[in-house]
Amino acid sequence: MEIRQAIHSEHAKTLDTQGLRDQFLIEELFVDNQLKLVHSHIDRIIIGGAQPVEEPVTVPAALGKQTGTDFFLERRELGTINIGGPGSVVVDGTRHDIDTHEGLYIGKGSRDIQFESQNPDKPAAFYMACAPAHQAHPTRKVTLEDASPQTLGDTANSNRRTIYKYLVPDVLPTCQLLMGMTRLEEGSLWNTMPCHTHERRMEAYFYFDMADDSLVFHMMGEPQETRHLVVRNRQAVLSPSWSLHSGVGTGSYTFIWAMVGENQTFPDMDHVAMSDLR
Ligand SMILES: O=C(O)C(=O)C[C@H](O)C(=O)CO
Ligand SMILES: [Zn+2]
Repeated sequence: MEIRQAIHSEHAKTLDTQGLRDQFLIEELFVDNQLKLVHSHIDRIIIGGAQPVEEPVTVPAALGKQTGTDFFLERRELGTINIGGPGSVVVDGTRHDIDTHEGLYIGKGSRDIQFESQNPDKPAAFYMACAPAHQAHPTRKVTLEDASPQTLGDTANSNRRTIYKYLVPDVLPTCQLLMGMTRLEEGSLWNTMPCHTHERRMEAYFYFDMADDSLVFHMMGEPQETRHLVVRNRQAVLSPSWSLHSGVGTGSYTFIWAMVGENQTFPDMDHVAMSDLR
């Protein structure tokens, strides 16, 4: 499991392109038949990917060593959304069939977790976010229909999009993890502009369903010290609570957001006026 240290905003503003990428960008999350995990000291979120092709991908018991527990989810909860073909997640012997764009919440205390694809020619790809947890909430599948949708923006501003909230208190209880997927309408390329920070939560954005030669300019930094990252298909960005997070694509894309921190109040955002951005 790769470890990323937390970073001060004063340090971040001194970094060059490579420095910013090393700190904030997660470039590779999906490798055939492997589990990839990146542990960030920013609110101890773990971002991961599992792409079972010919064989299942199992969460090894030994991962508990890295969290100082007997097993990985002894004191953690995990959310996953499948961005590939139809797949399944087997949690302590119970199989959950998870189709494309369906999600699964896996509660604290779950021991044996295995990711599978139903068809190796169209492998499942499970993007995941995992956070410390204090209470065991039930493991539950969440479909796109369950996820509470919110459509906002408009075509005149190239930002018409629908936010599907999979893991939010209105849908199911979690300890702190919030997770969802935002789909842009055809021709809309901007997400989350006007932008915001949220001092009380960090966030990770994961961009996917992008053409190979397409990219997203992901905006980050303090509102008066903006920087950008060039992000490609299936890459993720860590956004500390002091950083805005917003992006514009050169082509179509979808993204998954995940947040952890003080509260689970989705609208609790520190909105940044367009006139205040630098
Ligand atoms: O398109 C958007 O706007 C979003 O998806 C915003 C994220 O959900 C977010 O940043 C929540 O804090
Ligand atoms: Zn946000």
